[in-house]
Amino acid sequence: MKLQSYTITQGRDRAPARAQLKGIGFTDEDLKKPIIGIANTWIGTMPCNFLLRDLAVDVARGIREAGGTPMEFNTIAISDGITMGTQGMKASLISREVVADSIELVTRGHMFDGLVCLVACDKTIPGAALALLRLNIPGVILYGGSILPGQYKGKDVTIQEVFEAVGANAAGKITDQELLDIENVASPGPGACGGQFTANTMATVMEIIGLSPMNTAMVPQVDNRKHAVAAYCGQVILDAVKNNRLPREICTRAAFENAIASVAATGGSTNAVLHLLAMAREAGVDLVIDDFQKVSERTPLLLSLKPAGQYVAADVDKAGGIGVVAKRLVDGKFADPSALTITGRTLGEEAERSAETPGQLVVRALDNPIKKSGGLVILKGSLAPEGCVIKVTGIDRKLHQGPARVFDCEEDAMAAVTHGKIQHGDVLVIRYEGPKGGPGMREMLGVTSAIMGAGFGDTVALMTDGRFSGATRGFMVGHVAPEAAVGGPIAFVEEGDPITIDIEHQKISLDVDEATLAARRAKWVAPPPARKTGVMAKYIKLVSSASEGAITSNVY
Ligand SMILES: CC(C)(O)[C@@H](O)C(=O)O
Repeated sequence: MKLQSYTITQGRDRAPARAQLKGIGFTDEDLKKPIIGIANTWIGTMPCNFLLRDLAVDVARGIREAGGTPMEFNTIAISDGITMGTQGMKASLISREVVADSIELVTRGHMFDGLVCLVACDKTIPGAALALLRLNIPGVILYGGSILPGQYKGKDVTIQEVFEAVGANAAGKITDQELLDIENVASPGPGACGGQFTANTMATVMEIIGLSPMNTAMVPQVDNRKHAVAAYCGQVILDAVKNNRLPREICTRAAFENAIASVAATGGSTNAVLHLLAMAREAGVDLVIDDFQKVSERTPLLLSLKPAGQYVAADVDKAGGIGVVAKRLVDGKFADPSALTITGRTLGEEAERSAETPGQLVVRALDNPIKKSGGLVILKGSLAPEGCVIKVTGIDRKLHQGPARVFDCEEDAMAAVTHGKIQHGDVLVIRYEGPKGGPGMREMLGVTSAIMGAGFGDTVALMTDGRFSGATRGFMVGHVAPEAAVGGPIAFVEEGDPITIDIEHQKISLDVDEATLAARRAKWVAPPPARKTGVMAKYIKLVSSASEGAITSNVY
């Protein structure tokens, strides 16, 4: 096997490179083997990625045992949970690009033969996938695993309950002590947020699309089995390198549709729309936002996971893992079983090998779905000509008509909700929070939770050119495109304008006559960029529309 790493490790001219590598303990024998980069998103600022340093040791052991040479390097992570509701959240989506770019750069520089990407918090997962698809060298995504749920008054709680408790406290429904009690128990240790929020949604996606070995992701981060899972990923990558199994062969159109089906069936995060569109762009697969509507419509909702349901990732693990979801999708013909995965087995074969725990209640039988169609609906119309997304899991309303309450940033909307300034029936419009406008499409979990916590969940709607957390629930429409900062129709909404959001007909409209709108459009002036230097300025310049996945890499 002629290895790409030989360019850097073999022959006379590479003596200086070998000298340096020998200085850190590598031997001639090591350098003849496939060199596998371990891209680690460990960071000591959040629970999600906290134990990844330990897991990297197991991955390295697995790589050595399988006949390879591991080389570990770091990249970054930004916590959504910790930055939520602040200006810090603007760094979150931008970090996806930095994770992808940094993995790409180290791998191109050091010419690894394969990669294991150790990920956990939301953006690190698609960030790693974008890098693998760009590089198109064998690669495994290893999800560090979810947190265990906390316990409050005999019930499982996650970070979602803390966010909603803030809203309930602001509305005078719970005391400061109760809020503190929930805060103190919600995160009982390391691991990514527990519900089918963005991290667990994207971890599900990675198994179904085939970049993570089946039944590795849902093992919780603190579970001892995770060490064996990590070592196993070392074996998988060596096998993938030997067989030259490439990300773009795995991530085909069929695999993307399978992944969308898994998001629909599990009630996953709306962020999956953004990340899968971005991944498809890197994979050269022609996937458009309407494909999410088609796949979600034909896929049943089979799992009752938080935020709208009752279970968490640790329960999916106990039920048998994502392999059980794969089994349902394949059995019901909602997924293509012939799609290849990183192990060399097809999705159908992986589903077949998965052991469902007898009597488990988490993944419903095909004849007993929660809903006949999946969790995501794509809306289009005069307010969002390029589309926008709503998660319908757990909402019963199909139509909302109401007056616009317009906010030019998240903070203003939050203040209105927490100071009793919204009315039943309102449509909160939060704009200039899009990819370019924010920049960085902040997640609005603070506001959406405050709405739920204050008891407006059944009566108000919200729409934004920003994003939502996977923990957001309620009548919340995100990713409205084109965004306000580029002069999308959302920029022309005025206080009190009637808005219609019609889920059944997948429509979102601003019910104002064309002449009035034309006059508003004519006097609209684009706001100056929020940042003129640094990473955010570069991002503002390069980032594409949310309907294209908000990517920065296809600049030519
Ligand atoms: C739950 C969090 C922190 O909001 C985030 O992880 C997400 O799901 O988007």
